Parts: sequence; structure tokens; C-alpha cells
Amino acid sequence: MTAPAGGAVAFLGPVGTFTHQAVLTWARERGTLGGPGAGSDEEPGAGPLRPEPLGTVGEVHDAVASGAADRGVIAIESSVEGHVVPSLDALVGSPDVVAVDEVVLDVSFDAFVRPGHDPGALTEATAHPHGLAQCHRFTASRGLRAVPASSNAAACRDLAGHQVAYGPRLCGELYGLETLAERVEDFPGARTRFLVLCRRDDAPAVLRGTDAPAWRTMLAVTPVVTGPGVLARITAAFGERGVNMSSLVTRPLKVREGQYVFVVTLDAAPWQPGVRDLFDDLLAAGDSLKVLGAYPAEPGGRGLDGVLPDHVPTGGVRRGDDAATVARGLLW
Ligand SMILES: O=C(O)C(=O)Cc1ccccc1
Repeated sequence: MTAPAGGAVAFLGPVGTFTHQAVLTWARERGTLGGPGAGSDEEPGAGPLRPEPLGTVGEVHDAVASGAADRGVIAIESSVEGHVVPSLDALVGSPDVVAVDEVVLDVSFDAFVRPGHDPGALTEATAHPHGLAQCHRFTASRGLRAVPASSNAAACRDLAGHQVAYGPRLCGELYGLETLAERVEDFPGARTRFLVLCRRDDAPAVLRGTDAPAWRTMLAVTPVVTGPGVLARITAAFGERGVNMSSLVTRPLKVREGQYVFVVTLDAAPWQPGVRDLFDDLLAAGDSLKVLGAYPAEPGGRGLDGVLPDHVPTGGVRRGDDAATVARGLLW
């Protein structure tokens, strides 16, 4: 896929968010970059693709849906915190916007303070909710109160003298801040996946112009008739058609308690063998389906080595454990 020449790319701003870095990475990998906001990543002779910082993920969706932006980039999933729920719900709820590409970034947070701050007067830590969640230990060790911000860069830009902000290293320089500590995240090596959005009506042409060895599809499956075994029926259909499911997330339909949409990621494109048959099986069973995105799969794939015994939740039990351990893990 190439980035659209001359197009605006909307992202969660202000300048300096991780999402901004995702835009720059995507433009470098797939196409061209230039114009205001491109900063030091502007390449000589590159075409004028314009990063456009917006205030919220909702505004990014609206800009893409209305045509004000050619593409939008949103953070969708962290390897530590899981899905960015407002981004996921916006995609599930949008009739006009779909994902056509993916960018994955390493994410590390530095802790910033205002120059000249009183060290004894620091009472709050501020960042995007995912930033706060990923730096929980630092916040707790300093006895700070967590205050959510619309983005990590917004927290840095608007930092008050009694606050510590968590954000990308670049934000220190951008917003004239002092670095209190580097790499303050609880789990080093965290990665965040970002999706590149375009208008649903433009997606088939964009995807036809994309050459990739492997694909993923994000699909919303809503069983209209619920009852025992519904999820088993859906997962069995995947097995019967030989389509691998690499992620399954449940989100409430919001209109009525106890009703859910399943957001499934499958390791194939909608046009690949078996997938259309799978969709037909689910439609025949009465499910409502919506493809939320189709994009080239990250090289190497995910979880192919299996889950290491040390990495399963502590207190979980397995075949071969003694009876007392099993009884404790399963409660009886
Ligand atoms: O706030 C930011 O910098 C974002 O781009 C959203 C986000 C928050 C936490 C991890 C990755 C992206």
C-alpha cells in the first residue's frame, strides 16, 4: 500500500503522541511525508502527506468519514493493557470507516516535570489512561494521584507544576520539560498496535492496490439469537473452514445489558479461501457481521511459539498438577 499523496492523515494529537510517531512510521514505511507536522522525519523530495493532530479518537473517525482526512491513525491494542476500548468501540460503532493497514511500535514512557518545580509539591501523575495504567508502579511508589489526560502529549503540553506527566521521550524536548526519570513503564518491551483508517467506500480499491504475503481481518460478529452454545457454534465454524482466529474480544452492545458483539481477528483476508464460506455460514446462522478492517499481517505473526508455562496466570492449573493444586485452582 502507498500512502495517498497530498492526503491529510488525522491522528490523536497534539504533536508528539505515540500515535503521531505511528503516523510518521507508517508514512516512512508505506509512502511519503511532508508538510506541517512532519517535523524532522520529513524526507527531502517526499510528497506532501500532511499529519493532522486532532483532539479525540472520535474526531479522527469523523475527519475520515467526512473526507476531511484521507486516512486516520488510532491506537487499538497494547501488549500490556489490551485493547484501547474507546478506539475499539468507535470502530465497532462506525458505519463509514474501516482499517486498511496496521503499524506496531515499541512504547516506552519517560516521566516529565515542569522546570523549576518544587519536588516536595508533586501530588499528581497525568497521562492517557493507557499511559497511566502502564506506569502504575512509578505513580504508586511516589504516592501520586492518577489524573487521566486526552493523550500523553496533551498531558505533557498542559503539565502543571504539581504534576508528573508520562509520555514519549520526544515530548520533553517538544514541550520544554525536565526529565524526572526514564523508562518508567511497569513492563519493559511493551508494544502498541495502531490501525490506519479510511472510508469504507474507498477500502476495496485501497486493498486491491496492496500487495502483502499475509493478511489479518478484524470482524464484528453479533449473534442475533443468543442461548447456550452460541460462542461454540461461532468458533466451530472457524474450525470447520480452517480459518485461524488469533484474538477474540467481547464488547457489550450497550443498548441492553447482557448482549454482546464478538470482535474477532482472523489470520486471513476476506477474499481468501474459506473466509467467504465462513462468512456465509455465520450469516446463514443469523449472525450480523461487519468487517472492521483488513490489513497486511505483521511479519513473524503472533504467538506462534505457544504460551510458555511461566507466562500463564499465576494460580492457574494444568494437566499433571496434583489434586490439591487442581482443587485450589478450580475452586472444587
Ligand atoms: O497518548 C498517546 O500518546 C497516544 O498516542 C495514545 C497511546 C497511549 C498509550 C500508549 C500508546 C498510545
